[in-house]
Amino acid sequence: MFELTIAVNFEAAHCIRNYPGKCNRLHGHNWKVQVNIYGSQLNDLGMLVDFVDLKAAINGIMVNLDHYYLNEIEPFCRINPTAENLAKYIYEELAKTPIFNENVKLRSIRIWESSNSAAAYSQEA
Ligand SMILES: Nc1nc2c(c(=O)[nH]1)N=C([C@H](O)[C@H](O)COP(=O)(O)OP(=O)(O)OP(=O)(O)O)CN2
Ligand SMILES: [Zn+2]
Repeated sequence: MFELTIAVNFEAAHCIRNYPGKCNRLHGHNWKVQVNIYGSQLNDLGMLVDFVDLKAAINGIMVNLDHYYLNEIEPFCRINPTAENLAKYIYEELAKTPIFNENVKLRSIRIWESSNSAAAYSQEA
C-alpha cells in the first residue's frame, strides 16, 4: 500500500459561537490542511496520483475558504467553524473530486489551527 500526503494553507477568520472564552471573539488563523490518500496500484509513471493533480483538487476547495470570514459562508453560517467541522467539510468536498476511484482512496484530512493544535477527520473505523 502507498500513502501520499500533501499540505496546503489558507488564511481565514472565524469565531466559535457560544464558546465560553476568548475564541467566541472574531480572530484569524493561518490554517494548514494535510491530505492523506492511499492505494496499491501505481500508474505507468510510478505514481499513485500526481502531487500536482492532488494539489489542484484541494486548491479548488481552498478558494472557497481562503480570506473569508468563515462564520458567514456555508456550511459555517449554520455550524461552528471548528477545526473538526472544517476537516469534515474539506474531506467531503475533496471526496467528490475525480481524483478518487477504486484504487485511490481518501484516508484523512488533518487541519492545523496553529502549530500546536490540529483535528483530523476520516471515514474509517
Ligand atoms: N477541539 C477544538 N477546540 C478548540 C477549537 C477547535 O476548533 N476545536 N478552536 C478554538 C479556537 O479557534 C481558538 O482560536 C484556538 O484556541 P487556542 O488553542 O487557545 O489558541 P491559541 O492560539 O490562543 O493557543 P495558545 O496555546 O493558548 O497560545 C479553541 N478550541
Ligand atoms: Zn480560532
